[in-house]
Amino acid sequence: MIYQALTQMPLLFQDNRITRFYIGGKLMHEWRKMPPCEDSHQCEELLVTSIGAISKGQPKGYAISKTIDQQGGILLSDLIKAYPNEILGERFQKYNPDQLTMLARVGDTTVRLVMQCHPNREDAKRYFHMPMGKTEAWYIAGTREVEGKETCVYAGFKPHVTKALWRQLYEKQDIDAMVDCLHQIPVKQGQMILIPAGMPHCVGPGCLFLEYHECNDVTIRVERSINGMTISDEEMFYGLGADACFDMFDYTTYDDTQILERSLMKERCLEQNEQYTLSALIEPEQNDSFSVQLVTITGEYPMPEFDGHRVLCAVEGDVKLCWSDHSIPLIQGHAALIPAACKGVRVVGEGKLTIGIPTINEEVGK
Ligand SMILES: O=P(O)(O)OC[C@H]1O[C@@H](O)[C@@H](O)[C@@H](O)[C@@H]1O
Repeated sequence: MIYQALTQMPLLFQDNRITRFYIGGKLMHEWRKMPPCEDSHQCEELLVTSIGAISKGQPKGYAISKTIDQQGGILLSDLIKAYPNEILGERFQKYNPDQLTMLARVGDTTVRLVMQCHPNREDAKRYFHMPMGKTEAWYIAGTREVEGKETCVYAGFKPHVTKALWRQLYEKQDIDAMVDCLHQIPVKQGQMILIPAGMPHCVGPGCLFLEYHECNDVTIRVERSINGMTISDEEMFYGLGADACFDMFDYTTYDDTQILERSLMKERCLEQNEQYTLSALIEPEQNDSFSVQLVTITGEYPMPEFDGHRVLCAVEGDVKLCWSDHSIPLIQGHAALIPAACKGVRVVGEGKLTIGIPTINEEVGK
């Protein structure tokens, strides 16, 4: 039996670690205040997801979030099925039925990730029969020095790149030349990078990244091997073949200034008082999928009303989530889902919190 009461409280989730082609995890453990660990391929944590991960050898629905034991140890997908409007919000239930519109995860890497892109909505529908594409955004929650290199991410094609060149370099697996097709963007802790669906990208070594993204987990990969691992055709192209997958890249090119304007977000203060400072990291008009806010709390932050779900992450310090006469701690590096039916949440303590707010794009489905 699933209790309706769960729809009226902030939901916390059990640890949910998955394996990736990149290597890291040590910094993520420190950040999440978990027992120390060595870097390995167990380097990505799904914080809040109703779809789980696509992972070789794993069934559909693998790694869907489960509420903490204190909140019943229930699969988020089951909870949504039982109370779709209460968890998602009515408008969001109509928009992306039975699924969250916005998800969150965190990755920690000592190496460059595989060069990749994710489908936009049109391609997600056409090729995968999935309703949403995958625009994503990374909040750099921490960095570490790797072999003296500057911490960076790679995103967007440089002016010299064409579809023909990208494909040719892929056929030759000329990885250095492929990396040189992308802009290298130096990043620091606290910055936010937006990667619209279709844009080529990969996170660079030394980043601990909190990722907000649309409800999709398809990654088109264009490297046949990395970090001593072979990437199968299935893991690159999902049985679609290279032609269709190369069509999913967005071949817009950017000069050095344009890529920063498109992808490196500028924090803008929205509200400031003695208790908190609220700023926008991604504004609603900067993409049609979600916005992200950052709140620095020195007392209490009362969350405004919203008719949908929101995803919070404590990026610096531990805070307390309070509602009616209850409260629950939110530890640094952990996330919470605020269901649509959960009203009057106050965040109390000293720390920084990101707030992911999904957007409804009216054009979708027309
Ligand atoms: O290609 P691997 O190593 O599996 O990394 C895939 C990861 O890439 C990142 O850029 C994000 O898109 C993550 O959501 C994704 O899980």
